[in-house]
Amino acid sequence: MTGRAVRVQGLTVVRGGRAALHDLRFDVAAGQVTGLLGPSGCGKTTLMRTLVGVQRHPPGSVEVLGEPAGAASLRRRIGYVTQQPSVYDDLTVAENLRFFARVVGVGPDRVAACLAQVALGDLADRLVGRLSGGQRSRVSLAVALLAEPELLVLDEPTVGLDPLLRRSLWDRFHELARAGAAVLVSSHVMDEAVRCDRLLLMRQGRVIADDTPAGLLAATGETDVESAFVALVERS
Ligand SMILES: Nc1ncnc2c1ncn2[C@@H]1O[C@H](COP(=O)(O)OP(=O)(O)OP(=O)(O)O)[C@@H](O)[C@H]1O
Repeated sequence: MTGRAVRVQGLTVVRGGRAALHDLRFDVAAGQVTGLLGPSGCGKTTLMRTLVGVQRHPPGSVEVLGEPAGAASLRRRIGYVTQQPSVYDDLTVAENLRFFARVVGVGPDRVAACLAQVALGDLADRLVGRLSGGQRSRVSLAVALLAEPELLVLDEPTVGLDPLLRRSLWDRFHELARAGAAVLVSSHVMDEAVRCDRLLLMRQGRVIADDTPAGLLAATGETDVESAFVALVERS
């Protein structure tokens, strides 16, 4: 661990007239993979949007890499992969990467490196419109890696992937964390918890646990994270 990447203090966000996040308080460490886990609609995407600066929030409630969330200087320091891949269907994989490399101001050498990181080198010349959903998501991930972000925010990056690919992506996340990045990965699949260094469990806009996987199981006396989640909800 190499310090704190995110500090959230008293974060409440209202969406559609209802509080989507309630008075959240937690830190995210650099050099770790933090899992943001919780059922659909619990606020994971809203929280991620806030961290990357596209969601209105109370001033002073979120600090990212030492700056207020949304500061212009953070743009190149954060990689964000949404659930909907934001790449061009009518360009090849490599053309997309070369385009975004120019946008973020990095050299073409980063293109091959990022494609290799997400195991897409073999598909470099394929049109993105002809890829599967999982492959397209990996193109988005490669784009997010171009500028070597210090904070990588990934919204459900492993949904629908085959188990081997999912495992290799988790290995990549850990490699990035070992290199010093803070990696925040959301999932509604509790099984993914064991792959994280640290967990933030969310329910109904609140963080109900902030612990290591082992610490969470010890605190609840359960043997798996899904049962621990249920135990926490029943206790509260
Ligand atoms: N554009 C929007 N306008 C109004 N309310 C919204 C909007 N987007 C999300 N919400 C509400 O905010 C709450 C949190 O939604 P959010 O998308 O953050 O959840 P999530 O945990 O990411 O869900 P999922 O796992 O399904 O993506 C939900 O109650 C949702 O209905």
